[in-house]
Amino acid sequence: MRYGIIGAGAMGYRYGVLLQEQAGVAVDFIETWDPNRKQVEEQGGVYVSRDHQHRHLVPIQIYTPEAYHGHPDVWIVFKKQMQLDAELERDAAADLFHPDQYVFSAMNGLGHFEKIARYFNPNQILAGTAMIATVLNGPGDVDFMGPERGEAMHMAPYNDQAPDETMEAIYADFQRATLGPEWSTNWLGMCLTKVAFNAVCNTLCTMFEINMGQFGSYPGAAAMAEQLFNEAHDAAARAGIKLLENRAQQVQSVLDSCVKLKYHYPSMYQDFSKGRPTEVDYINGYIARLGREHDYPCRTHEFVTHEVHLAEQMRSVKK
Ligand SMILES: NC(=O)C1=CN([C@@H]2O[C@H](COP(=O)(O)OP(=O)(O)OC[C@H]3O[C@@H](n4cnc5c(N)ncnc54)[C@H](OP(=O)(O)O)[C@@H]3O)[C@@H](O)[C@H]2O)C=CC1
Ligand SMILES: CC(C)(CO)C(=O)C(=O)O
Repeated sequence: MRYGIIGAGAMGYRYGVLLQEQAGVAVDFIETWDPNRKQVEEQGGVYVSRDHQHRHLVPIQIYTPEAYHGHPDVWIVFKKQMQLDAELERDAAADLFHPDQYVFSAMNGLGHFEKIARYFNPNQILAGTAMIATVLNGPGDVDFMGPERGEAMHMAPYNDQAPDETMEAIYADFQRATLGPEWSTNWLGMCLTKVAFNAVCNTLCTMFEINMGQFGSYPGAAAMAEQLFNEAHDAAARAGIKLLENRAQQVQSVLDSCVKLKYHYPSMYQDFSKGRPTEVDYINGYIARLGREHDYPCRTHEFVTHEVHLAEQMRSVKK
């Protein structure tokens, strides 16, 4: 199958390069961020490292939406939540989307699948989550964090039905690409489980400008995680959403990830440290809203969402 990656950022490069190199499938990248696309064109590909080592150039094909005339079988979408509406609108205007195509996304947060479903048949959408840490050093330069074959991800049909033949073929390509896929049959529970995880790791590491190892080394890390997970799980239970892990498993998953990905600064930190807006409204903000809608105030998530916005705003006054 042929894949089209929408968003040649950290995760877009990770999926696209692994699919191209490990699974041996054709991959095209669509990028609206001009400096990134121009850098790739100039240097003849993207520089890829793993854990800061073995930096090498991987030739890739990259296009603006308007310059692309291919017809991939599957689109893989990796934009920041705030960028998605404008991206999909521009791609649709450039006539990139066709009724036979499938689409996969493992963006963090929630809210993206409703937007994607405006352009694709819901029976052809695959939801995903990725425990895959990646850093974009800058235009045309990406760092895959963590050991080879340490990648782990979940995927679920957006219609919560059994995967069809094309979805199984995508799964097989992801397996060959060493992305470590695992099926789930509950897309919303799967995504909310990852949202709850990111609401701890991404948010706390960002606020304190630390990496995951530094957060995990704090003796109170488990207690902080537990408080945030308790609220997320209480809100999910009231909304009738079944999560993939229980509270204790999620706390353990944070502690384990803080060891496995100890040098990783979560993607939210990467935005925060470069002066960009964060995805907090789609992560802690999503949980807070879910609680509000079900008459269960998630006081810590409400507060933490404000804290991140306050920190964002104060970047301009801090030396
Ligand atoms: N990175 C990770 O480890 C993981 C990320 N995710 C999720 O995947 C989705 C895509 O995230 P991700 O791939 O990390 O994000 P990207 O790497 O795509 O973010 C890059 C975007 O940031 C902006 N940018 C501007 N200047 C720079 C610069 N100097 N260096 C880097 N970026 C710059 C550009 O947008 P603009 O110019 O418009 O600001 C660019 O499109 C998100 O939902 C994220 O939460 C999920 C799992 C892991
Ligand atoms: C890598 C991981 C799983 C760590 O929180 C992530 O989702 C991110 O950095 O955004």
